[in-house]
Amino acid sequence: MTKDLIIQNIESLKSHTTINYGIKTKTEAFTEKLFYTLFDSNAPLNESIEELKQLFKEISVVACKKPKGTCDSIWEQYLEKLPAVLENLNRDALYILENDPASNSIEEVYLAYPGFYAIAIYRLSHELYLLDLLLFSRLMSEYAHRITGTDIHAGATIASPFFIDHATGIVIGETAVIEKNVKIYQGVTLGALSVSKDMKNTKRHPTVEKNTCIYANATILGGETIIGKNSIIGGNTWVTKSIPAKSMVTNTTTTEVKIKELK
Ligand SMILES: CC(=O)OC[C@H](N)C(=O)O
Repeated sequence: MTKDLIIQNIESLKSHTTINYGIKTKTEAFTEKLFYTLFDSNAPLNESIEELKQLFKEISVVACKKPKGTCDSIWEQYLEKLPAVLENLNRDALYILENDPASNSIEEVYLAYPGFYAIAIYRLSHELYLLDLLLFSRLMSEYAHRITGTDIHAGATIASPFFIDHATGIVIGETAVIEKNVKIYQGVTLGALSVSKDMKNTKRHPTVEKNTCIYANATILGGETIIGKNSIIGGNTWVTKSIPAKSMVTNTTTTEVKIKELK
């Protein structure tokens, strides 16, 4: 096959989409700039906000699926939400500091906690989701997923304060609801019990009520599953049914220890 023919084939196979990868790199730049603007004490707010506005407009031109012109004022709507988001994030950071014996200062939480980064980008992308900028919100949350290994869908509803420790391998689905004062550890899944396309727009992921702690690698599934308030879900548990308030759920699998015989 000649090079020209190969190019022709590739072109025809690509012709069913209009993907613009620029939107991905722009969203990544926007996310970094937004985090810096909100948390770095030296960030020049006025200038930074102007730069964010420019990037936001470039991204939303491509990401907006609404009729032409409807997305023009969306930046102003997003900007208005930022003080409240920041208030929630400051509460999250304090909660992390107060609950993690390994943390030494609030600066450490803002600068070095992947769980804090994941929650921050979730809260910032959730506002895009609520404004119906679905691709923009997905690109932002996937950026945080890539950096932290924590996959929080921008559609999830998560109250503040919320604490994720170690932030690796966590999955929180689109319709999950998490009330305030919840702590989760690495590997926790709040997922769907089964997956099929016709379940779009239905509640597929669990609700976790307030003051609950979910330890490492617990898997909690199903839209009707409610973890009652003040519960503790132990590590490596598998939960597909609702749990009453004040429950302690443990995995009773035992681990055998044998002493190796020397040969
Ligand atoms: C987190 C999870 O269960 O994902 C499964 C599927 N993507 C859904 O949203 O239902």
